[in-house]
Amino acid sequence: MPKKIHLNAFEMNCVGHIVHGLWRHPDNNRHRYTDIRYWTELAELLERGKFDALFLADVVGVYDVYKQGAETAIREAVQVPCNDPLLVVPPMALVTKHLAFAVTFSTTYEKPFAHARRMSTLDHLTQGRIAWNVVTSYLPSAARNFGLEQMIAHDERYEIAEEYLDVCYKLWEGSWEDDAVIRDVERGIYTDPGKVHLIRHEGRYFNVPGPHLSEPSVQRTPVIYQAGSSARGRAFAAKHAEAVFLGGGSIPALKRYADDIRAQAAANGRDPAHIKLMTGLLAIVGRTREEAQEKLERFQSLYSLEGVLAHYGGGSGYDLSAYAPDDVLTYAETNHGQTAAAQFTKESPRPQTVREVKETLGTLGGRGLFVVGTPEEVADRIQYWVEETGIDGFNVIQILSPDTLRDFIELVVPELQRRGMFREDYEETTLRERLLGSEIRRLPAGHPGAAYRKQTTLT
Ligand SMILES: Cc1cc2nc3c(=O)[nH]c(=O)nc-3n(C[C@H](O)[C@H](O)[C@H](O)COP(=O)(O)O)c2cc1C
Repeated sequence: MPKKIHLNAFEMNCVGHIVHGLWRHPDNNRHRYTDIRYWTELAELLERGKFDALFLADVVGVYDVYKQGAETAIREAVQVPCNDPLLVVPPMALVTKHLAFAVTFSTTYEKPFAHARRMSTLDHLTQGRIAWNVVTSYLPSAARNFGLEQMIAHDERYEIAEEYLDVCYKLWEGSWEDDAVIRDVERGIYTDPGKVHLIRHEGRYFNVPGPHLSEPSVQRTPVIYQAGSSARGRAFAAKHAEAVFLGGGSIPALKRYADDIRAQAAANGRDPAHIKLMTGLLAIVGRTREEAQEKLERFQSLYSLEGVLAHYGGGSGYDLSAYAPDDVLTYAETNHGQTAAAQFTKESPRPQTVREVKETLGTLGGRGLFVVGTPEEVADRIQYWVEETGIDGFNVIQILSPDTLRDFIELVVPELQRRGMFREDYEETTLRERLLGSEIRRLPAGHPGAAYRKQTTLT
């Protein structure tokens, strides 16, 4: 029996997320992202499709590496305009009962105390259906927006993230005891002060005495996602992540990253099965192969290489407008995203010229797992990729919103269900149980955050 997989819809609170140029397609509704109903309709569609979650990416700066400015990104709507991913969750939670939400938030710029409360608030409002995709950011413009001259060094961003999570774990797990709130009308005691603890965190980057301001939520700690597949990113994932959004794009890279993270997790004393590994999937499905091919040709005709180069420039740090076509692209530590910087350089089986990289980037599906075909053909590739890499699921990328996900749900999900590869219906109630197994509502033993339960001392 093939492995049951997890499916997230991969989205962003913006017009141009990944498939740049397709905002021009008449059937694309992405420009409705500012309408609350756009999000509630998407959530209802995903719940009908029994998806695990809606995964929302985010950045806090503009892509201004390509051609040394933000003009291309702004003209092409490359993740600008872009709104806050956390604020669209409550209305979607209201119209759904099972769909979960993974929101991206960077540990590099905003303080942990306020973020911990935001995530507790969302865990309460969604009744345990929230995850936090921990990123450290990769845009120099983001650093400048938060008062820095330049980006903090890549690995130091992960050092900050380590302490950031420590503070959040102490607030979520070690501040309020489960029975702190008693609402005793007779004695006039809402919460027992002896059961609410300071966390007294004093560290290199943060000093937070506490206590947490939120009472315990269903999961306490939101499910911890992580996206960043550099060596430092994988070490971070092996320690903290319960789910990882792997980059890399090729089967060998995905398999190597997956094996490495699981091995490191075991070395950290964690159960490797408590980390679910996902990657991006771009699927164009038709009722017939001809229909799928027609869609591909139409989409390719609108796909914007300029938009993709602006996106790639921010992610990798490489401004390909500054190279001659026959220059060989070589790996350079850029401080941006090292996964993106490595993809066509040190992860490539052979040296590639800038002309070749541009051809790949300019071809729809050139950067990751990509399939065009009938529902059976798409399901065949999904099954093959899972068997070849050992990953646990996919972040399904939208080309047209919501048509891409509607096609996937109407045509591919039934085929996956028929093969026993995907749930027929929801079973669990919290996202952590859905990913790690029923009864695991809170961080499992072996996770570093679990160590903070009730270890804080009251002054
Ligand atoms: C698949 C994938 C998705 C990512 N999504 C985001 C994102 O939405 N926002 C963000 O700031 N960084 C994102 N990143 C980048 C990293 O999370 C992180 O910000 C930083 O660049 C370190 O990445 P690295 O470990 O690949 O060097 C993503 C990285 C990968 C591999």
